Amino acid sequence: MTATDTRQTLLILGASGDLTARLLLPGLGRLVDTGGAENLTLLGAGTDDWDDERWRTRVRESFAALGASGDRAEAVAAASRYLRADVTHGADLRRLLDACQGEIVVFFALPPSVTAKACAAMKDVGLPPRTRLVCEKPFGVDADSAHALNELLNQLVPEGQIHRIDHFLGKSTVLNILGLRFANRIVEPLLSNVHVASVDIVFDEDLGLESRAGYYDGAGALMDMVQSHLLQILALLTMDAPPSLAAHEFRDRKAQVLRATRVWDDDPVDWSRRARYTSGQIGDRLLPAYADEPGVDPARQTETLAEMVVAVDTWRWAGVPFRLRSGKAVGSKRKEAVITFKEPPRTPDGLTGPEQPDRLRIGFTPDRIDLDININGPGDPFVLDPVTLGSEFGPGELPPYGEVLRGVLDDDPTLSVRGDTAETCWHIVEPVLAAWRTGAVPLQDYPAGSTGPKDSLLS
Ligand SMILES: NC(=O)C1=CN([C@@H]2O[C@H](COP(=O)(O)OP(=O)(O)OC[C@H]3O[C@@H](n4cnc5c(N)ncnc54)[C@H](OP(=O)(O)O)[C@@H]3O)[C@@H](O)[C@H]2O)C=CC1
Ligand SMILES: O=C1O[C@H](COP(=O)(O)O)[C@@H](O)[C@H](O)[C@H]1O
Repeated sequence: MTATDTRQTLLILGASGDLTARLLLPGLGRLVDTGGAENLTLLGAGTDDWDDERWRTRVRESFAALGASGDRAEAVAAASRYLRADVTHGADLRRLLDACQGEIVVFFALPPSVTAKACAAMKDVGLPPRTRLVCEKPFGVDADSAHALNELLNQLVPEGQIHRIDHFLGKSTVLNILGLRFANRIVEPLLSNVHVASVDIVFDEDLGLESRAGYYDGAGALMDMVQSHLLQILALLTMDAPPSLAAHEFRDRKAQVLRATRVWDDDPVDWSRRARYTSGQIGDRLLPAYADEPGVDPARQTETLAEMVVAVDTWRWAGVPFRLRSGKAVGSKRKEAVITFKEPPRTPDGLTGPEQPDRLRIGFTPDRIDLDININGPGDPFVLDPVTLGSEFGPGELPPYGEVLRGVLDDDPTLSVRGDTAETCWHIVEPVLAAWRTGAVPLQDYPAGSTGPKDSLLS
């Protein structure tokens, strides 16, 4: 069954929030515009004292942000409604569910602690059959809370009806890793410890806190980016080829490699770094120090940049370090996975040339692929030169949230994170979080707009 066959209501809890306005509604708008969400009723709910018109204005503006202003998008916006509710109260939830038509998709666009309370309240309310629950990342705040949330959700609906969102799995370039690896004979045979020296997965942003202290100051870069998005990219880069992209095959393959992933040498002190930006300039933007941002408690020592090195302890990948890093307010916006190859076993005497290794670079923004390779260059044919073979990936038909919402509305969990995997990802990062809590890894500084801290594991 697809989203076009039956009436569904998408009920967004947290309708006035940042995620809803900036990512969720624009993604939904594009999906609706392309005909991927027929028969959809949209309801927004939150504690703010909004009326239908204010909400519809929000919906229209967010739809328009990605160009969705056609008839289909307008029809959804015009018919959408806003209901004021405290979603941690059973009676309010009952009222919201009663206002839905057809199958219900509940999207928790809420802070993680409120999501857990709303789920607890739903237990007493009960949910109509086939209701789908959509949870944002971070899923819980550690392995124990993720486990508890999984148990709670499983009391509400079967696992197949739970969608744990990781919008990086909706990025077309991230999904392009599958075609790059499994749809040709060129790349995949090289991807193992026989040929690969190291892999870097880097997502450095030039954005600072962007008024998100309420959430971010309790999370930090490791929880916000590494525990979820970067580990999903790592899974796509390292998993064995699934026989099909059916949800169970794809998610089994990812789960297998993530279960084998652990901090390098089991030593989180040596193999992790944390840092926080001080004031600085990026382009024409002056950024205050993170610690001076409104809503930030400097004593929390929240990191805005995190690095960790992990091993994927499988036959294929044993011995290859995977260096993960994500930072905010970094001057050199770098968003890519870089596979660095070992030197050739022997270069014939008589050929001389550059020392730099061969590299395959998968860029997440801009979306492109580049292969840096040493070959005979122009001029003296016995002198090797590095060349780059590159290609841009076209933009995906849908933005990441449109892609993951398509899966949710089509009742296809392929791009959703499975419950056990959400817990596994916490187990991978928890030794680092524990080491940081003891103070064994110092919190470094880096000026906003710089390339990050001096003592980086990637330099
Ligand atoms: N923003 C982003 O870029 C991204 C966010 N996420 C995730 O999305 C989730 C939401 O984040 P974000 O939108 O940034 O957070 P915000 O704080 O901007 O929004 C949270 C929303 O929840 C509402 N809310 C809080 N408590 C209740 C309640 N008891 N009943 C009803 N509504 C309530 C708030 O309304 P009010 O303020 O009126 O209480 C607000 O509308 C988080 O899990 C975050 O990690 C994931 C990816 C990106
Ligand atoms: O989930 C998150 O992702 C964004 C980066 O994603 P992008 O698709 O906007 O590039 C990050 O800025 C944010 O902190 C994090 O919560």
